Amino acid sequence: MPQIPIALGSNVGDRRGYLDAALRRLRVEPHIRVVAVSPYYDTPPVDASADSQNYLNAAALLDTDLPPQAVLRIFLEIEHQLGRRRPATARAMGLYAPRTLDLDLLCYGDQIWDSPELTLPHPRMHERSFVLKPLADIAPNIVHPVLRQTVADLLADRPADERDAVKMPSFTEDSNRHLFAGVRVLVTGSTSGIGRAMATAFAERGADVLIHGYRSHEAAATVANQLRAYGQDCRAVMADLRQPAEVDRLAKEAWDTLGDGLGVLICNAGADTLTGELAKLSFDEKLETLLAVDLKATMRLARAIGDKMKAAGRGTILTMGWDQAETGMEGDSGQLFAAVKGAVMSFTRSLALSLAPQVRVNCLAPGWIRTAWGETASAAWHDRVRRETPLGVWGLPDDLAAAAVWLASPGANFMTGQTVRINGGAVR
Ligand SMILES: Nc1ncnc2c1ncn2[C@@H]1O[C@H](COP(=O)(O)OP(=O)(O)OP(=O)(O)O)[C@@H](O)[C@H]1O
Ligand SMILES: Nc1nc2c(c(=O)[nH]1)N=C(CO)CN2
Repeated sequence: MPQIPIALGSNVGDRRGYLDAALRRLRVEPHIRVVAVSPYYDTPPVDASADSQNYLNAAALLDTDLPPQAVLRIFLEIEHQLGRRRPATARAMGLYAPRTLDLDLLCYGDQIWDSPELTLPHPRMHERSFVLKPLADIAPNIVHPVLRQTVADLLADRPADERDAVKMPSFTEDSNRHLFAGVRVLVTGSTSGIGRAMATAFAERGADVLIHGYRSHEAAATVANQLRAYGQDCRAVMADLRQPAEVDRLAKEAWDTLGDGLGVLICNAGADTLTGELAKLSFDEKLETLLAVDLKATMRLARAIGDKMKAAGRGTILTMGWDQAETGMEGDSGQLFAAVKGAVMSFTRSLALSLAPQVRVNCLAPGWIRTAWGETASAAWHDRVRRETPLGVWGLPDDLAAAAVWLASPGANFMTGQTVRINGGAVR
């Protein structure tokens, strides 16, 4: 069975995310094995319509017992699931429109084939440095079935300036600014505190962000407005997460509001039973509220959006646990949070298994973080926090945001089902 070279390209939004997602999708196809993947290259658009950005291109080698027509059908399905639409206008002018994902079958052994659906070898592979250069990294000796030249030789025949223009992307400070370009993010409970810090961190890095609030539309709209300063689409949505119907509406609205789907969901919202009105509730009332907001709403929202992400072939979800859920803390609050957040942490592990491999699900378990409660805590509490935190300081909302950014980024591509403690080093 010959190894089948394919080409991948993306020049819209989160290009790396689309290529990663396409490869993940191919890896779960029962009749396909992904044998090798080239590095990703940044390439200037060729024969492209005027609105085209640079592409990210890669090549891969597949091993399969499927006929080429069946492989192509899978490619078209993956392209469609990952948001590829085919506008008639650019193509009519002989130009290629921007696309979230392009998957091309380059050769299938020595087969030569020409039908309206499939041409083999791909008719333009030999004249595209953006195809030949990545392919030469993993299969320089594959022979073009018509031209009878190897990939390495075909690449050597391309003009030097065209070859040189196919470059590794540079990961400079500035690329951070675009880490989440084209990615749509919903952060629940993001009008203040940790949620707001997370929403800001994603907007700073190029994401479109949906701010969720439940009491004050004005507060949510204000945060969304501030985040628009980063240049993307940021909006506010309201939902009372104690009501299952509201959670369902949020799931639907969030999926549709910023465009087609969500790349990142952060279930951050939690009932604050330590300060304000809710602090006056009885133990039982607090338990009901925490169960409704922190646990049930997280489960309902993450399951609804998670299913859609899985069907779309990509996405990542973060939930919020609590570091002392595992180690224990005395008192009513300790019991309440341990029960509720412990359940969130356990749920996260099972959801991660349910949604793998398309969707990664992880949990952030904060320790003592200086949020609203920290601001009002007594001097004795401050002492205790310092004593119990090996790093000797409170954590800040930005510390959680930095961890969320990393967990949602391609840097954490091999992380799922984990609870990450962000707690200044407390280990017992
Ligand atoms: N070897 C091939 N690989 C992928 N698609 C092919 C191949 N041969 C023919 N096709 C057909 O071409 C169509 C792909 O059109 P598409 O809009 O993706 O072209 P393109 O990606 O814009 O151009 P190019 O194929 O030059 O990269 C598909 O409908 C598919 O049936
Ligand atoms: N750099 C680059 N240019 C292109 C590409 C591509 O993948 N990379 N694909 C095209 C049509 O599929 C047209 N132009």
